[in-house]
Amino acid sequence: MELQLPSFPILLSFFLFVFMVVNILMKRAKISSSASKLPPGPQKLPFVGNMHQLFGSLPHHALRDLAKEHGPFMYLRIGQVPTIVVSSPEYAKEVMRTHDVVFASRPRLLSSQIMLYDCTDLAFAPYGEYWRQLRKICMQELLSTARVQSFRSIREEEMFNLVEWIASNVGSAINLTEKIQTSTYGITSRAAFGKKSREHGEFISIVAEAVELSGGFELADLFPSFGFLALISRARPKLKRLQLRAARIMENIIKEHVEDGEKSAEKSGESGKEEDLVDVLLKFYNNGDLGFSLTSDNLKAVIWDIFAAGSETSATAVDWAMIEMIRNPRVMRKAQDEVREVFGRKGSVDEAGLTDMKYLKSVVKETLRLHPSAPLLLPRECGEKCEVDGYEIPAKTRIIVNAWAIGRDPNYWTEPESFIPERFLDSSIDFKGNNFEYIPFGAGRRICPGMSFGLINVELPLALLLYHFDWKLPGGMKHEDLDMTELFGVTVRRKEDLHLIPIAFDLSPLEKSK
Ligand code: HEM
Repeated sequence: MELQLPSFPILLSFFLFVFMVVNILMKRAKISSSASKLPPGPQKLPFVGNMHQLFGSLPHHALRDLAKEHGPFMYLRIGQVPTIVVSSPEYAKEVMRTHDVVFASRPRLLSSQIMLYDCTDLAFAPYGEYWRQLRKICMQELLSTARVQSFRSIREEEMFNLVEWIASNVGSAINLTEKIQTSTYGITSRAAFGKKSREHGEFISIVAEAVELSGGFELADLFPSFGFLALISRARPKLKRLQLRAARIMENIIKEHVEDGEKSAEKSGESGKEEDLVDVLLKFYNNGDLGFSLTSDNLKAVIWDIFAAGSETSATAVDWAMIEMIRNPRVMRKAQDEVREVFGRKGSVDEAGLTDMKYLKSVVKETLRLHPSAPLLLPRECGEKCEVDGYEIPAKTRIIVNAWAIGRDPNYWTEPESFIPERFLDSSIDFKGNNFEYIPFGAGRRICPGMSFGLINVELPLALLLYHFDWKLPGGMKHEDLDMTELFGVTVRRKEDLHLIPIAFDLSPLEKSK
C-alpha cells in the first residue's frame, strides 16, 4: 500500500501550528517563572505619546493611583524600560538604605547626556569613582557648612534688594514668583561665580527650559535599544541649542576666573576677594597634583548642577510656602507673629534670628512634605541583580521613588492632604534621610548635598516677606480660587505665577540699613 504524504501547504500549516503552540507555552513558562519573582504591577505600560498621554495626568499623581491598585513596590515596563516604583517608606528604606549601594546609580537620560556633557555632573554621574571624587569635593569644599556660611552677606544683600523693591511697590499687584526666582538665582550666581554674570537673565531662562525638557520620560529614554530615536527626538535639537547657549555663558565665566587668577598670581599675592565656587573648582582643572582632575566640560557640567539644582528647588519651595500660607491665613498669621516677635526683639532682620523660628521651620517642612521640589527625586538605576523582599530585581532596572506619594501616605500622616505645620512642632522627623516617610531631599548615598544651602535660601526670604509685609490676593480673588495645578519637570512648580499685593507692615529696618 502506498503511503500518501500530506501536501506541502498542509505540512507547512502543521509546523506553523506546532511552532506557535510551543512558542506560547515557552512564553507562558517564562512569564510564570519570572512573574513570581518580579514585584506585582501592570507588566506593560504602553507608550502612546508624550508623558501626559502616557500617564493620563502628572506622573507622580498617576503613579500613586497605580500603586493603590498594585502595591507600594510596583513593577512597570515603561516602553522598554523595566521600572520599579517605590511608594511606601518601608520600600524606600529597602532601596535607599538596605540596598543603597546597588541602587546608587542613575540612568543615562537623553537630556543629561546632552546638557550635562555625557552625565559628568554630580547629579547624573553613574555611581563609581568619578562620582565619589566629585561628591567629596561638593561635601567638603563647595557645599560645606562653613562655605554656606561664607555666603551670608550675599544672601542678606540680595534679600535686602528684594524687600526694597517690594517696598517700592506696596499696594500694587506684583509677580512674586518671578521676583523670588530672580533673587534666588542671584544668590546662587554670586555664590558660584562671584557676581551675576552678564547673561544672568539668559542663563535663568535656559535652565527653566531645560528643566521642562528633563522630566525623564522622553521617547528615546523609554526605548533605549532604538538608538535612532535619540537622533530623531524632537527634544534633541532643542536641548542641543540650550546646551550651546549655556556653554557659551559658562565658558565666559570660567575664562574670567582664569584671567583674574592669573592677574592676582602676577601680583604674587591674594586677590583679596572671597573664594567663590568656580574658584574652588578651578583648583581641580587639568591639575593632576590633587589626585583628581576635571576637564573644562566636567567643570561646566558641575557649574550647571549648582546653578540649576541650587536655585530652581529653593525658589519653588518659597513659592509653594507663600501659596499655602495665602490659602491658610491662620498659618500665615501665626508665622508672621513669630517672625515679628523674633526680629522685633532683636531690632534687626538677619540670618542669625532664624534659629529661633520654630514655627517658620515647621512651615518649610510642611511645604516640602506636600510639595517636594523633586516629587520623584532623581531616578536611580539598579547596578546589579539584587533581591528585595523576595523579589528579584534585574540589573539596569530603573527605580522611581515617589517621595510625593510617601509624604501623603495616610498610614503615616493624619489629614495628609491638609497644610498643618504644627505636625512638625514637637516631632523629631527631619530632612536628613533617616525618616523614610519624609524624604524631600532623598536619602542614602545620593541624598542632596545642598540641603543647608537650600534651606537657608528658603527660610530667609520667607522670614523677610512675612516680617515686612502683609499680603493679599489681587482683584478681590478669594484664596479658594487659587489654581493649584502643577507643571511637571525635574522640579514641580505651580503652573500659574503667584501675583500678590504687598501691604507695608514695618519698613523701618530698611531705613536703618541705608
Ligand atoms: C529646597 C532645596 C532643595 C531640595 C528640595 C533638593 C532636593 C534634592 C533631591 C530630592 C535630590 C535627589 C536625591 C536622591 O536621589 O536621593 C537632590 C540631589 C541633588 N541636589 Fe538638591 N535640593 C535642594 C537644594 C540644592 C542645592 C542648593 C544644591 C546645590 C547648590 C543642590 C544640589 C544637588 C545635587 C548636586 C544633587 C545630586 C546628588 C547626587 O546625585 O549625588 N540641591 N536634591
